[in-house]
Amino acid sequence: MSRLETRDLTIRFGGHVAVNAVTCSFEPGTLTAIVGPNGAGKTTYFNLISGQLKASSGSVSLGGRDLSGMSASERTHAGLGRAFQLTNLFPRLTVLENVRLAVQASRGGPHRRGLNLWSVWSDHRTLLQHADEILGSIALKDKEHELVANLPHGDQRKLEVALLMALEPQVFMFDEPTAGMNAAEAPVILDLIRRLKADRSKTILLVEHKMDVVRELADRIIVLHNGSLVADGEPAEVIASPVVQEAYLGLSPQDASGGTDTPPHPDLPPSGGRSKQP
Ligand SMILES: Nc1ncnc2c1ncn2[C@@H]1O[C@H](COP(=O)(O)OP(=O)(O)OP(=O)(O)O)[C@@H](O)[C@H]1O
Repeated sequence: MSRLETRDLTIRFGGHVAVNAVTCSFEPGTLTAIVGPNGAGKTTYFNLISGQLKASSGSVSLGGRDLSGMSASERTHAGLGRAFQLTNLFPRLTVLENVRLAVQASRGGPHRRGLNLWSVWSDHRTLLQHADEILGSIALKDKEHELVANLPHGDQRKLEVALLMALEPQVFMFDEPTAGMNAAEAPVILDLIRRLKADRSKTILLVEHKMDVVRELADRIIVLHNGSLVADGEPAEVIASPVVQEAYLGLSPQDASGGTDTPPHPDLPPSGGRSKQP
């Protein structure tokens, strides 16, 4: 089983320490929610794990293998899968073509085994079948022949998750997976995450502001504040902790029992559509 670990993971932007010596390990079969106020360092921590940002110091390892010197794409090959907000899609291809390419990328094409017409045909059929299954699970089967560029935003976000599933990573990283989705779209993504959770071999990390989602999905919560890990434990225990509610989540005790989002950061636009890329 492959444990994901960060040790003393740190990044400085000039004089600002955005992630400060975070040591934490994540076990397969566990969904860990990473929460904290706006600007706490959650996305930066994700970027350091997935390799979008290079750490100032510290390390990231998966199954004992040090990933610290690897690029983001090398980490993807090593088993880290991160859903990006629409940056991985090919807008001029159809939905099915996008998923088929992702399945193909994860399994390798016929060139791996030399050119043999039967194997090319059989590979093609298997790829399509698998792509079809994935599209079914994400409720996009009826749109498989549509160009991605023509899909509504919510469907594009679902497709992002489909591509991530096609890669079959050991670690799934979701950064606000339902941001910008409407009430009908969000449950499809949440249901998928629930199903991924049922596969006890997968490690899932979720950055999420919606506390009702965290409460329902998380096996464990870690809290970042000013780049440091300030709480780590069972959801009920962490959420109930007064110091976390008041100082770190900005919640009143009433919010903590009622499924309210954490308050938006004054620097952020009022709703969805934030770019999380470094
Ligand atoms: N590329 C960068 N250059 C300089 N500062 C950065 C950079 N990326 C992040 N920061 C700073 O690091 C801190 C942590 O930002 P980060 O986006 O990780 O917080 P967050 O917890 O994900 O916030 P939110 O909940 O608003 O998404 C912030 O002060 C942010 O301004």
